[in-house]
Amino acid sequence: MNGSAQLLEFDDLSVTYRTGGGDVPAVRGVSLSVAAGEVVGVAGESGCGKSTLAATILRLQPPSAKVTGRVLFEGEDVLTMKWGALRTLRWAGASMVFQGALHSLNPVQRVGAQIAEPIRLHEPGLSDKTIDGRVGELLEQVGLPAVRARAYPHQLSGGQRQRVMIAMALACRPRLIVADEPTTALDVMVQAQVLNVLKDLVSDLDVGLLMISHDLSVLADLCDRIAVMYAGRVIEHGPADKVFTDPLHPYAAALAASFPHIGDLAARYAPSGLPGDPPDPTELPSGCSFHPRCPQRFEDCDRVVPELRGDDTRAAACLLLEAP
Ligand SMILES: Nc1ncnc2c1ncn2[C@@H]1O[C@H](COP(=O)(O)OP(=O)(O)OP(=O)(O)O)[C@@H](O)[C@H]1O
Repeated sequence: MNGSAQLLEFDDLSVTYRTGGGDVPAVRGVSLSVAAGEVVGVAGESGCGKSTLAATILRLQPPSAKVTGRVLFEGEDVLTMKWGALRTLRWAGASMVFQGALHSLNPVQRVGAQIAEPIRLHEPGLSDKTIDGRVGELLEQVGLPAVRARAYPHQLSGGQRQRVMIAMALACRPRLIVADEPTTALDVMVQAQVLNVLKDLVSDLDVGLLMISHDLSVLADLCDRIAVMYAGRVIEHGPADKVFTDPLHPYAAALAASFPHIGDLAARYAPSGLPGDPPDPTELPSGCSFHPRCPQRFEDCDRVVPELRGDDTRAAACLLLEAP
């Protein structure tokens, strides 16, 4: 998915953690892009490499991670960027919203002061009054009254805290927001409210959003395009509605069936689960990594690694799609 006007591009990115127990290949040859103002989702079960992929955007991977390939932000490789450029990229170019705002916010500082911090850092010339005004606007943008700036994190609900995290991510007017499971810790109603805030913001402010979630139905609602990861690789990508309602890869199909659409009540109460567990990255199955769990596997699947075949619009990596 390479193009010239991309905001973000992962180009054949691989990340391997070096540990005492051996190498852990967390991300394997991922190529994926986000255009300006576009909303792209990355789906997959726990351990498939989603957070590792996201961390590389701001070069937040730990020193034990060996990274190959490129992560281009507006054409410049984040992995080789000088420190000054990286500091500008963080917050002002791209910013992150993580899950579990309670742990990310400082419990003894008012939330307004925390939202103001990146603004002070990136625009040191601004007066306190201007910054306070900006903080109030940011809170209102995420649906909180400006006076909540004076609250401490424990005085806010989980959903309100997550909105504060989104306000903070917007503080320096980034072109890209990376949201890693931003609603996972919230109950379903609050989850829907926070997702609506995100949805409105990306269309109003025209920022790009890379949204990471294990729940394909959440991504289907929010995203233009979705990439599905399994064992560190992208195994399918395409328009969000197509990947969710008409998946090509048996894993994407199983994932879609595990998270039926919120309106599909019958399926919601009887979701067809995905049997088995994702593989240990240190002991990946031969051939297609998904073959031991795949209901449609055939004799070639345990010896041939399927390539991602298709085009920029739609592609999948499955031998079924290669069969004559
Ligand atoms: N610092 C690390 N050192 C060694 N292995 C790691 C490290 N961080 C992650 N891993 C391993 O890399 C693989 C990918 O992890 P990652 O957190 O990127 O997946 P994920 O899809 O985001 O999962 P989750 O949704 O549970 O966070 C996993 O097998 C994980 O155990």
